[in-house]
Amino acid sequence: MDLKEYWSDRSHSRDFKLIRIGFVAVRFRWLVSLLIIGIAGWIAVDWWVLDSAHFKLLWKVRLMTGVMLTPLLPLSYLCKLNRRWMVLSLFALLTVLLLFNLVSLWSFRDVATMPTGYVAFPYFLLALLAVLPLPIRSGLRVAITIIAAVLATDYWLDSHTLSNGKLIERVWLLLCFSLAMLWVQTGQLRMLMDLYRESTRDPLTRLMNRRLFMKQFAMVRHSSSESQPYTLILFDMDKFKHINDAHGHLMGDEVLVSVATTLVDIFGPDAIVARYGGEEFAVLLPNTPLERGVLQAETLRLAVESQPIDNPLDESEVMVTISAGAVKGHNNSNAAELLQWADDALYKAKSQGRNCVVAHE
Ligand SMILES: Nc1nc2c(ncn2[C@@H]2O[C@H](COP(=O)(O)OP(=O)(O)OP(=O)(O)O)[C@@H](O)[C@H]2O)c(=O)[nH]1
Repeated sequence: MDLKEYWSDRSHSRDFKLIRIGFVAVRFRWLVSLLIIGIAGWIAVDWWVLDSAHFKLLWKVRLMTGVMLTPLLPLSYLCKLNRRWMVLSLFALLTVLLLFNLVSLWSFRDVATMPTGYVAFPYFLLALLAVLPLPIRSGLRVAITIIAAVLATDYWLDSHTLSNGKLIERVWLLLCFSLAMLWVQTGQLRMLMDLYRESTRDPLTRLMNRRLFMKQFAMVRHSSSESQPYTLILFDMDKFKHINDAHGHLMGDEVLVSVATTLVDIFGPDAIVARYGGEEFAVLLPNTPLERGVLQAETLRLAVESQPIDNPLDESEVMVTISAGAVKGHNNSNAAELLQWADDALYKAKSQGRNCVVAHE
C-alpha cells in the first residue's frame, strides 16, 4: 500500500484523476440536491417547533440557502472536467452551508435553549461529506474549515473560552466526526483505486491493458503535433506457441512477465507500455521521432535475445526472441490506421525471419 496515493492525488495517473473527479462530481450533485431538499423541507419542522416570529425569519434563511445552493448543480457538471472546478464547488458549498449554520444558530439568540437538531448541523454535514472519495489531505482541509467555522460561530454567539467544558465537548465531537469522515472517504478512495487497477491492469504482467492503452493513445495523439511526433511500436513474441508446447504454460507466463519487466526497464517511465494481446505488447513513445523509437526497439530486441529466463519448475533456462513493427504518428493520424500500419510492419518482421524490428515506410 502506497500511503502517498491516499494522502494526495499528486501521484495518481491523469486517467484515474479524471475518473475520481467524475465520481466526486456525481456524488456532489446528489449531495447538493439532498441538502436543498433537506434544508428547505426542514421549514415544516420549524413551523412545528418555533414561535411565529422566529419561524418567519428562519424560513426565509432556508429558502435563500436553497437558492444559493442551486447554481452548484450545473457547476457539478463542470467539476467532471477539471480539479479546479471541483475545489471551487466544494469551497462554495462549505461557504453557503457554514453561513447558513451561523445565521440559523444566531436566530436562536439564547445558545442554551437551542434544540439539538439545529446544533447538530455541522456533524450532519461532516457525515454527509464522507460520501466523497477524497484523499486525506483534501478531507483534512474540509474538516479543518468546518471545525474552524463552527468554533468561530460558537465564540461569536456565546463568547466561549477554551476552558469552557461545552467548547471542549464540541471540539471533541467535531474531531470524532472528522475522523469518521476521513476514514470513510479513504475507504472509498481505496475501493475506487482497487476497481480502477482491476479494470485497467493485466493481472499477469501488471502492465496496463489494451483498454487503458487506447485511452492513453488518444491523449498522446491529442497532445502531439507535426513537429512533435510520437512512435508506436507493436512487439510480438516469436514462436511462443512452441515455448508453451515445449516448456509448459507456466514457463510461457514466466517469459511474458520477464519480457514485460525488460520493456519497462528499457523504455523508461515516460513510455506507455501495455500488454496489447496474448503475447503481444504495445509501446507508445510520446515526443519521439521514429528513428529514435526504432533504436529503442532494437535495444529491447537485443536485451530479450541475450537474456536467459529461468524455468520456475526446474533448473533449465529458456532463450526467447521478439519481433517489432514501428510507425510514426502525430495528432492528425488515425489510431486504427496507425495500429494497422504497425501490425503490417510487425508482419513484415515475422516474414523476414523474426527477431528483428521493421519500421513502416
Ligand atoms: N503461457 C501463456 N501463453 C499465452 C498467453 N496468451 C497467449 N498465449 C499463447 O501464445 C501463443 C501464440 O501463438 P501464435 O499466435 O501461433 O504465435 P507464435 O507461436 O508466437 O508464432 P509467431 O507469432 O508467428 O512467431 C498461443 O499458443 C497462445 O496460447 C498467456 O497469457 N500465457
